[in-house]
Amino acid sequence: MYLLRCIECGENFENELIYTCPKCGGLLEVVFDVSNADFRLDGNNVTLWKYRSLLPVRIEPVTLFEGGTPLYPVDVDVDARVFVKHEGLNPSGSFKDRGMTVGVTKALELGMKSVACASTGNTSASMAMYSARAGLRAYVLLPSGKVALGKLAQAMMHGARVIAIRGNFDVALKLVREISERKGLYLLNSVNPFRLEGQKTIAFEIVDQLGHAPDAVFVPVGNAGNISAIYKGFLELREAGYIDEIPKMIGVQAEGANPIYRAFVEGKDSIEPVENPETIATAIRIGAPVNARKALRAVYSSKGKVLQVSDEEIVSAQKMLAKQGIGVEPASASSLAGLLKEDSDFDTVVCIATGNLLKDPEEVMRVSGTPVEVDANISEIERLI
Ligand SMILES: N[C@@H](CCOP(=O)(O)O)C(=O)O
Repeated sequence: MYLLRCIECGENFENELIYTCPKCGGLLEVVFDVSNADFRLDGNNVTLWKYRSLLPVRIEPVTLFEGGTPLYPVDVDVDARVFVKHEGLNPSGSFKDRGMTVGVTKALELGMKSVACASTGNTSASMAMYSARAGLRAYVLLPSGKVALGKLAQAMMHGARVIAIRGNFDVALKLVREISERKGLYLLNSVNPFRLEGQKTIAFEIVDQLGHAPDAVFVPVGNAGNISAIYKGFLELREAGYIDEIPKMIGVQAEGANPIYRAFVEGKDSIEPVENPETIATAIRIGAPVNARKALRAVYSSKGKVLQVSDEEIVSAQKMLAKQGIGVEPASASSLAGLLKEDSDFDTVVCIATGNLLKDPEEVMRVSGTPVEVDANISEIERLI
């Protein structure tokens, strides 16, 4: 019911072990016959595997009950109904779990014994968790000293072999692609078309929960797989007759890691990498996003845009969400930070929050300060209340 197609030359493939086109090197994507969709977007039982008829697996899935994340209404200073889709409430605390439930299941289906990824943190945490569940060996390459503590702790505890390289994420991704090829490891970064299929369910859930498509979806953009996947989800919903209009896809990058923003401003369809990306939002600290061309297509075709936000704007949006009970890591807050900068006339907007506050406790302590310490007696405490 599905095949792989090169996004550059359009060639079709049935070999599920490849993730780039043997002819032109382009990335592949899964193409479905959407007439097989057999779910109802009625707001009931919203979980990722509700949409199995449009997910490319043939065996029982490796699941930790991912998806079904809350869509919170939030009160911010814009003339629109604003919702936050809190992907930080997935099992490992980020949207990557949607991809890993599908990607790790596919690894088993293909008879693979080991999986691998490069990571700024969340991908490795999620892959470690799902591969532990599946009984697969997991190898992680990450930039030494640059990964938030919560994420590193998860990858270690779930038993991945974690290799910290002296280099940034972009270098780690290049290396892991090569080593996976050499050693027959199943690569689970967002170059893997099956993993991205899991992530498209964010679009399905938004429509399921809202009862209609929003006017715009704001998405933090690092390696750029998520914005491309969500856009594909909306395309499939339109093709299957569930929605009429595709929301505008609005990508948000950090100022210090903004190659896609720069390409957008210049009207280009590919990027010039940023050599030394830097931002407080470690999850999107990426200079050469591997899905950049796909992301730009999603933005242009949906008449959306790409914005950039400063670290100060990210922290301010993170605090704004925290005050409404929504705890997110810095990269996640970039979507709201982007919306707050945007002069738009949308009715309904969804901001994607990609990861949980607990992922990066060090950043949280830096921006929120430390507790007041006093002697253990009532009068001291009374003075403070
Ligand atoms: N922010 C990511 C970077 C890797 O992106 P991927 O989507 O290609 O796995 C991470 O969490 O590691």
